[in-house]
Amino acid sequence: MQPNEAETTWQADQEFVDHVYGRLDDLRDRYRLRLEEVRRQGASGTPQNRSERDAFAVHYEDTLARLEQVENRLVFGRLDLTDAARRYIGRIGIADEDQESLLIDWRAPAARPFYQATAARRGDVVRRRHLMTRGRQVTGVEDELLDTEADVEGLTGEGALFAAMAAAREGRMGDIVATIQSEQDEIIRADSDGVLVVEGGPGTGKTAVALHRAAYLLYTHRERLERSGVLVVGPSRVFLRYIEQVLPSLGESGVVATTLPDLLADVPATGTEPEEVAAVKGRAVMAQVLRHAVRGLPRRLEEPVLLDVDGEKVRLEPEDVRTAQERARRSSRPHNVARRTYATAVLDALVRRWAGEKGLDLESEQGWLLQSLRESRDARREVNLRWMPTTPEQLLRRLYADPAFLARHSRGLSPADRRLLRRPAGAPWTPADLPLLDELAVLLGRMENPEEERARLARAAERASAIAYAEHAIREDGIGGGMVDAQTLASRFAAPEARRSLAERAASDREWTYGHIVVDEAQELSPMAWRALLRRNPSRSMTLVGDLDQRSGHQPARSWTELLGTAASEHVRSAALTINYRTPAEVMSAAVRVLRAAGGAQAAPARSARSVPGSLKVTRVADEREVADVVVAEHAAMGQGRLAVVTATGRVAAMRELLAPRLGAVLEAPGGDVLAAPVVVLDPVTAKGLEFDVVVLVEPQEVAAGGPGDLYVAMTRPTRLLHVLHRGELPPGLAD
Ligand SMILES: Nc1ncnc2c1ncn2[C@@H]1O[C@H](COP(=O)(O)OP(=O)(O)OP(=O)(O)O)[C@@H](O)[C@H]1O
Repeated sequence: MQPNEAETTWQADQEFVDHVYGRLDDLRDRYRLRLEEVRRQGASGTPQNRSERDAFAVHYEDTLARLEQVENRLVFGRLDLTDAARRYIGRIGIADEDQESLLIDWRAPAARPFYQATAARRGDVVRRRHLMTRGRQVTGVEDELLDTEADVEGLTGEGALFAAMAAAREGRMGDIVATIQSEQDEIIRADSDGVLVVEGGPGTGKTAVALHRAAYLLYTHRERLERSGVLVVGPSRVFLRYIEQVLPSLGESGVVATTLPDLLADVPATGTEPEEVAAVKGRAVMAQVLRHAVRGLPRRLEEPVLLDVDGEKVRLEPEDVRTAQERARRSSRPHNVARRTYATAVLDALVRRWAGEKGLDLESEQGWLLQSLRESRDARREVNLRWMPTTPEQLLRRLYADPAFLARHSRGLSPADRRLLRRPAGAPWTPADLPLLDELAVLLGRMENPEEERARLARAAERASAIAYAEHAIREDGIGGGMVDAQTLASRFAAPEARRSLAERAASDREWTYGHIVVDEAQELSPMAWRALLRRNPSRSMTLVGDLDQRSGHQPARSWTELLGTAASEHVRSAALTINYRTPAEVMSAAVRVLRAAGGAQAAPARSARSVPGSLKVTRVADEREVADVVVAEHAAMGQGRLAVVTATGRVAAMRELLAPRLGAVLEAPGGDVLAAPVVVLDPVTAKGLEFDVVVLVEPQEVAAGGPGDLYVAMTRPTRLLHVLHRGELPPGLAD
């Protein structure tokens, strides 16, 4: 598309931009004032007044934060329409004093042609203008005229897009709101029902699209999602920090972001294990194994036993236990909760028999009979033994450590699978254990926990004493002046719910169910992990983005159904992204050759949006000194930007030591923030999802030891240059 030569100035745009920023400043001032006012009123008034004020304060704080975060590139687009009207498109919607729309939110239906209009499907748009700004100044514009019949296949806003692609990376992901491409826009605005799996090769914008979709859904379904929350699940804490600025820059700050282990874990998962073991633990059949193990927990009574109750003998029959267990099972409650039903039923049977044998009137005597049974150690032990409460940790440890117990419950697992699961009882938990513990938590339910009960009573007592203290203060010291009652005064000591945002409340509740869940790097999920996520999303509204070719390990999944389990197929629809905005074509084609030689490349690989001549270098090095020489030289040549040395996990520490004397402060400090330093050393798993201007890949064959997906990830991280260094053999596909 040709730029419009006639329009070379952007005076009118600058005036508009000034006007909108002025209005933004006004709005900020207004909210600041309101917030100050509410805070000044403090905690006086009735509890209702007070919680209303808290709610307002949270609302003002959120709105103010939102208005502060959209400063940068607030306005980035303009649509000129056939009726000579203009629409300016920006990060958020802004209206003037009379509530007339000034700036259109990029997510609003009226903004859609900015991303979708082409000459062939232009609707009422004649011109699309991209505005480049620095601070509050317009520094350039790029026009696309849609009133010609020109062929318009391809990218929109190429100038702005190529500038974004070529810009030096800053270690944090930015938003793409000004240059979203049409295939991305379709996915961002797709219907929120069901599970949408977005598949795409490296650099196709899967992460970017997933985050913009979260912002879009929050905008479109604000009421529902602000009550239930949106969860973003990422592959690592480093990755979450990498993306943490994207949603706030889109005016959305109330999203919970976490890794899967952090979402599921009550226990730390510090253990490691061979890939085959984790694979067995992740299989859908484990859900049956766990269910079976829980159902098998209650024990039968084989023979009648005589219980000593207050010096008398009371008979417990196998039938009493069996019937009580049956009743508890029929309640369909979790094991630990159903236990109470069972215990009540057994005691009931015992009381009846005892009363019958003694010839007592059941109705009038059952109170003390029951009490005596409860106090009898014998009765307590026999009753409890047949239905022991248990924790997820206890049960899973037993499954792993007791081969006979596992064998009893493991239909669907082969003897070899069972051997893989074996391990000593004291071994630390691994990430693959967490979905199993999570599943067990549901099957077992909460234990009757005397400690929790004590804590609850302590809290109640604390509150009662706070109220008593407040009453005393009001009476003796004359505070309050009729303005405040004891309850309200006491509430000042507590943290009322209204003061916490929904995101804070959701993040602190492991069982919170979210209105929408976004999963990035979803190719790393297992069927058991998938089940854990579904439990947190009863409305079945999810976006999964991933690339099966980037999966770690040697057990490739050929389809999403295979990856998530057949149960997933009924919920899932899919979409694809096809253009790689990160990796130069030269690097991408080498990466695909290597992947194909290793048996990968399930989907048609993504097409690179740009070619960068000289972006792939392969150098044979003689020793480590030469490795350091190359890294130092590439860093010096890079200018602005960031460089990653990617090497096998076992080599990371040694590589940092090798480079430290040569690079000094530009090298990330050990244990430091890998996103902050200009030069970092990473293993391929940590590199997942990240990107760098330059990547120096050391010994690719070793990197491939973790699976072909790891090498593919490592090769596709750079935006400008991939420099491969090797002493050993090169992998097939790269050697040519
Ligand atoms: N429409 C766009 N305009 C500008 N930049 C874009 C666009 N789409 C993607 N990008 C950029 O391309 C890069 C890759 O995007 P992103 O990380 O979302 O890809 P991905 O598919 O998740 O990659 P991978 O699977 O390799 O981790 C990012 O720098 C992103 O900002």
